[in-house]
Amino acid sequence: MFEEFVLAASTADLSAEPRAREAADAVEFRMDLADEPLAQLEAYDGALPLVVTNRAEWEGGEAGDLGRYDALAEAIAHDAVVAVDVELAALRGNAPTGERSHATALRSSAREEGVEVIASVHDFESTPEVGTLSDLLADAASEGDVGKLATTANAREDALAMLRATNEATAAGHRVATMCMGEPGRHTRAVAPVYGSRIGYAPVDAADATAPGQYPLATLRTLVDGLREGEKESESG
Ligand SMILES: O=C1C[C@@](O)(C(=O)O)C[C@@H](O)[C@@H]1O
Repeated sequence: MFEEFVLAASTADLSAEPRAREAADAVEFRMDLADEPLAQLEAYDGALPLVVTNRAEWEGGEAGDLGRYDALAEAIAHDAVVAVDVELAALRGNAPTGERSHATALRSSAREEGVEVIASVHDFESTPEVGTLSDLLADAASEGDVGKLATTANAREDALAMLRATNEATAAGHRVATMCMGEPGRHTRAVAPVYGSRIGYAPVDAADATAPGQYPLATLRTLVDGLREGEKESESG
């Protein structure tokens, strides 16, 4: 799935999927923000494949307890689900509540189901220096099929650090997805794919952003495709 850039439309409401079809390659279903997420999955008959996320409270989401793993285990059995997001801290046993055995068991089940694992890291305060970003990306990419890193940019330099780390990780052969949250890093959402980022996120409905600084879905599609078109032209000529 992530050989090429994937634009994921984030939503807590799967009935919004038809509105995402034109611009998105996939839907990120934010189970932690959803009403009756398993019933929604049961009823889903949309065209776009699903990435399921059940973000823990300790990582900025709303899923409060270990039951989130049971819900994810049920979710990945659905045919439409092609990838599951699991926090790197959980896979590494660094989560405040432990969780390592739950997270690694979920990863094994995902692999048995042919569902890819996105190992994710979020920093809602700041962006560490580039060496730390590179280490986080290498760790995340080694724990998942894709290593995802979203940090908060407080200055343009933070965005540069993220782009540099993305470039280095990609050159080192890691499959990564990167973006900065917050206004000073907003453009990384459009530019990081040029440096190898495999996933972008944008809300189906602009009013329901799932992170600070997200572009509207159609805007991100246009920006990413526009930049990458230029890339292909320069490669061929
Ligand atoms: O991890 C991510 C990335 C994200 O935080 C963003 O910055 O776009 C949005 C989340 O929905 C998703 O799970």
